[in-house]
Amino acid sequence: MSQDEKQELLELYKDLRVADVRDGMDWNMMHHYGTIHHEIRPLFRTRAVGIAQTSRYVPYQHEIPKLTPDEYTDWVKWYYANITSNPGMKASEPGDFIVVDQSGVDVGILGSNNSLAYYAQGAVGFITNGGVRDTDELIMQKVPVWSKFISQKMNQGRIQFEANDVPVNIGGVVIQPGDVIVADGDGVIAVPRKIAKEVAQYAHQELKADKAGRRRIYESMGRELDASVI
Ligand SMILES: O=C([O-])CC(=O)C(=O)O
Ligand SMILES: [Mg+2]
Repeated sequence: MSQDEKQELLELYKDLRVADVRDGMDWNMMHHYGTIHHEIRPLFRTRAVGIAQTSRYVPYQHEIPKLTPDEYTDWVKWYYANITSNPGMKASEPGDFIVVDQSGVDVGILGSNNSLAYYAQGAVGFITNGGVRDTDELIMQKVPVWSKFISQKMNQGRIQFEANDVPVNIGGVVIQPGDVIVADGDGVIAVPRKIAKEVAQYAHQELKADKAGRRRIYESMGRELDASVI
């Protein structure tokens, strides 16, 4: 996808809540698509809107050699260079949402180091159907991550890289590279790129109606208006 096309989609979705996007999908008769299972949760309350960049990992199926700690240090280097690699191996671009299918393996494939490196390149958010680690630092660094669980474990001997830019199953939803991902405290929703404009149109219709309705209630309460009703 060209950067122009990406920016156009991001602009359309930047103010929409997950709930609005859900409504926009319903208005396009997509009731049974898009909503990622509610067990995939944000590490802390935040929101992110981006374009899916996908990668898939599968369980490591081979023997782990018996090594001394020093030999193990070298083996881990070899492992990270050859068997696993950071999610979305190629450089991420501004607006990318890093989407990782780790086949449910109990490892913290995303940590405070690799996710910060992608964040520095412009990635806006991260989602995995597995684990995340270094969570205290991730919260402190304000890197937006949605995951199924927290895991203490490193990749080596447990998981191997399979492919980038492939369809992946995240929480029961097939995410294709290039889909629009919207995530907030309500969870995550994926919008197929080919209907993204139509979905945004009706999501905005619902957001507008909701703002007007809540604004009337604010006014009747004498409550100070905030950005959510203006
Ligand atoms: O090293 C890893 O695979 C994950 C991790 O802890 C980090 O990036 O901080
Ligand atoms: Mg780490």
